[in-house]
Amino acid sequence: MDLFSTTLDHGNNLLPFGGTVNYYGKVMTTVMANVYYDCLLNTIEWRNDEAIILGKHIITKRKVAWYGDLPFEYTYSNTTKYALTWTKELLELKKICEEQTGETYNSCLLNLYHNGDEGMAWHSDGEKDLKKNGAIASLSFGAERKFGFKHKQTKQTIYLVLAHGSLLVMKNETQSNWQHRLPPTKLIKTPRINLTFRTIVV
Ligand SMILES: O=C(O)CCC(=O)C(=O)O
Ligand SMILES: [Fe+2]
Repeated sequence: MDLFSTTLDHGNNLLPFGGTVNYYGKVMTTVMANVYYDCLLNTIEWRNDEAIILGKHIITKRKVAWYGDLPFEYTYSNTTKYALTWTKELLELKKICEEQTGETYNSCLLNLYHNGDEGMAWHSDGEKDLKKNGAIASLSFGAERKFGFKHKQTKQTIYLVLAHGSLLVMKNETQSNWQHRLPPTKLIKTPRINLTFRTIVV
């Protein structure tokens, strides 16, 4: 038996219970990942994210963008955005995610973290306009960063590193039972781009 085969098997669920998270590792060559990274950095309509948290208007350092099949309205943290129409490269990346995961997606939220000072705090992606228990496919480009899961009740945590050109999928009850985060780190000085392909219910 090959002792190493299971570690490369994306069929392996990283969560012990209460959801499914599969890490596929790199789903494209480094050369392809470099091309997409440069292209996304330069062609996406990056905007600083705004939110109203406890009545305070916050503008994040991290930049975001929102694309989809239709100008979907997407509301979170009390702000509403309308999805832009897909670029050629986003459609190519959506296709890669759909082929790898056997699911379909109709929208994509993009995040640009300029360096390790920027991250994302513990949260679940359980917004009401997202398909309940729908798969969320996450592609990462640029700096390799740690990504964590924390169970809402037991507080059990699981960390992994998301590689350049890699795919991670969260599905089933993951968003109901687990939170996830991208911790800030002093060690990273270069940008990371993350794309999460999702299904919005209209
Ligand atoms: O940057 C990441 O890897 C995850 C981003 C995320 O959790 C989100 O956009 O909801
Ligand atoms: Fe998230």
